[in-house]
Formats: sequence, C-alpha cells, structure tokens
Amino acid sequence: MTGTNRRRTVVKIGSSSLTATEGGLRREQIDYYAEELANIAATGEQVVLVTSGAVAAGFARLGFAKRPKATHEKQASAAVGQALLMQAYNEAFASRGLVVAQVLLTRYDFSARGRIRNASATLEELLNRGVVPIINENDTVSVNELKFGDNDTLSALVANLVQARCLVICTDMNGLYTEDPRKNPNARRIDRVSELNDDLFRMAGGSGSSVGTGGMRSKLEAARIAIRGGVRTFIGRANAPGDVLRAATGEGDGTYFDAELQKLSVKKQWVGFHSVPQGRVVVDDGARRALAEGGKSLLPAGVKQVEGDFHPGDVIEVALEDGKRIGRGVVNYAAWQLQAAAGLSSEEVLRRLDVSRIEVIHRDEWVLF
Ligand SMILES: Nc1ncnc2c1ncn2[C@@H]1O[C@H](COP(=O)(O)OP(=O)(O)O)[C@@H](O)[C@H]1O
Ligand SMILES: N[C@@H](CCC(=O)OP(=O)(O)O)C(=O)O
Repeated sequence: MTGTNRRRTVVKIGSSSLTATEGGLRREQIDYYAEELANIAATGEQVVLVTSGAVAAGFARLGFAKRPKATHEKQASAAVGQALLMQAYNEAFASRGLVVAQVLLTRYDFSARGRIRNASATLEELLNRGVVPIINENDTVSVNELKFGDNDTLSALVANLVQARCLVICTDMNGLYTEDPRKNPNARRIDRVSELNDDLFRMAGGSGSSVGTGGMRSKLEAARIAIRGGVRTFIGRANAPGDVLRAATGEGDGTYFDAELQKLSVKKQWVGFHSVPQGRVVVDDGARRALAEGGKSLLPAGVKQVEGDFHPGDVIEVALEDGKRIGRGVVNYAAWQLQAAAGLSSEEVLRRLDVSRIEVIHRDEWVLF
C-alpha cells in the first residue's frame, strides 16, 4: 500500500499525439482521448488530464509556418491555441456527458505553498463533483528560468499532488527504448523499470518530432518524480479503443515504472521537486559519498564552490565538480557564510562563524535525485 488514492488516474497527452506537424489540432485525436477518458471515468475512477498542444494548436492561426522559437511568439501562439484546445475538449467531453475545467499552472505555483494549497483544494472540489480537470502550463506568464517547457514534469507534480494511483504519459513512441528508435531501428523496448538509474537516463534522448519538446529525457524525469511520490508511471502509446484504460491498469503498450514503496514525505517532495533553488554548491567526492551512499549530512569541509545569494532556510542544489546535479536540500547557512566556511573542518567553522547548525544541509532536509 503506497498511500495513494486508488481511484485517481492522471493522463498526460503530448503535443505529438494531438497536433499535426504543420500545426493545428487533430480533432479525431481529441475525440479519441475524450472517449478513452470518459470510459475510464465510467468505471468510477477520477481522471485528471494534463494536456500539451496549446502552442502547436495556435501557431498556424497566427500565421507561422512552423512552431516558432522565440518565447514571445510561443506565448502568443499558446494564448490562441489554449482557447482552441479547450473548445475542442469541451465539445468532445460534453458530448459524452462530462464537464471539464481549465486549470493553468506554473512552476512558481508549485513552489509557493499558499498557491499550491489553493490549486489542490480546487482540484479536490472539481474531482469530487465529477468534473475532469484539464491542466496545462500557463504559458503566457511563465518566465523562461521557471518554465516547465514540456508538460511531463507538470504531470508528475500533479499526479503527486492529487495522490494518483497511476500516471499515464501518452506519447508517439510505445515506451522507453535502449536508444531513440528514430535513430536506431534496432533499439530494444524496456518493459518495466524497478530502479531508475543513470544508465536509463543515458538511453533517453530529446524530442524526435517537430511539435514535441521534452523527448524521452523529460518523461524519465517525470517518472522519477512520480514514482518517488508513490505513483506508478506508464510511458507509452495509446491509439486503439481501450488503450488508455489498459495503460492505467497495467496492460498498456509501453514502459512501466514501479512506484517506490518508501515514498518521499510531502515536505521532501517539496524540497526535491517543487521548490525553486536559490543557489548551488559544488561538493567533493567525499561529500558525494556521504550524501549519496552514506545517508549523511553535508558538512562545510566537502564544499568546494558556492553560487547564488541564498539565506538559511532556502533550498539549494548540490552538484559535483563535473556539473552533475545530485540533489537538493534546505541550507543552514547564508551564501556569504558558506563562502567563508567552504573546505574548513567543523571545529574551525564553529570557531570562526556564528551558525545555528554545523550541517550545511541536514540529512533530514536533503533529497537525493
Ligand atoms: N530512448 C528513447 N526511447 C524512445 N523514444 C525516444 C528515446 N529517446 C528519444 N526519444 C524520442 O522521444 C519522442 C517523444 O517525446 P516528445 O517528442 O517530446 O513527445 P510528446 O510531445 O508526446 O511529449 C519520441 O518520438 C522519440 O523520438
Ligand atoms: N504548454 C505547452 C507544452 C509544450 C509541449 O510541446 O509539451 P510536450 O508535447 O508535452 O513535450 C503547450 O501546450 O504547447
């Protein structure tokens, strides 16, 4: 038992499943997914839809020949396309007797506790009233540094927020392959993943289509977040009647990622995935071992470099000297204090500085990626 809600499923549909290369919505696809979700809802399951496609639906209407690259052009396309997307979903679900609601979220909303609490209460109310919430990123207000960009991460955060029993990520490929099958036709599909390690991330490439953005890499990132929140995750394809229900019940055409039994506490989920890091420290190999293998706290002696302007209580990211990010935690030092303490023994730090806790990041406030 993972503590998840056994009657809730989050389905994410990518741009590549909804739109044509030249832009515009494929109405038959919207209809297909509405039918699939309505059938799942008819089993008594509460369904949340996270959908991309606003930019892809809107750019042609704005006169662009292909998906634009500049942020303001994508935002304008999304503003046009989001209305088209909702109009299409609204009609498709209404004809199946279901009410839909539009919920637009940003990364910033997840990092601000008050905002995400309100979003969560809204989703609960909608779900309890039998409404299908349709979620997308609020593209027109998202700033570059804080953008989800693709909706894979967003769907994982939503799945954890509503404590879904399963996250179904629908895309144009039937799962994770040992290499992008568009580049290597001999690549092999991986059916089930019980431990998401670096080797799998190395297999995953970027988007293979001209409308998608995240590719397999961002889907794996999403799976990592969801499984650590206790949500089993499916990445794969759905195109025949019943495919989405099959995906949600363990018989889909794709890759399954087992939920971690020891799911992260809500606080650690916030530290690891919702918060916006205010800085970064680079640590040496001894500190890496302590954090990654020893389950220990980060001490000043292992800190090599300090970046950003943070204060005690902020979340910072921890990286290795080769740039690899290994996790995040709540820092007990201000950036200027840590600059002075970096590399020193704990006794030396206590002699020189007035810090409330010697640990740079305490193990209880640390999340390993
Ligand atoms: N190892 C891999 N296995 C499967 N697909 C991969 C892999 N690496 C990269 N991809 C690419 O990821 C694409 C799906 O991601 P994306 O284009 O972002 O879709 P979506 O719009 O559904 O989010 C696939 O079409 C495929 O070309
Ligand atoms: N919020 C954007 C999502 C962009 C996007 O392409 O995402 P995805 O298809 O999930 O990789 C939109 O609706 O166009």
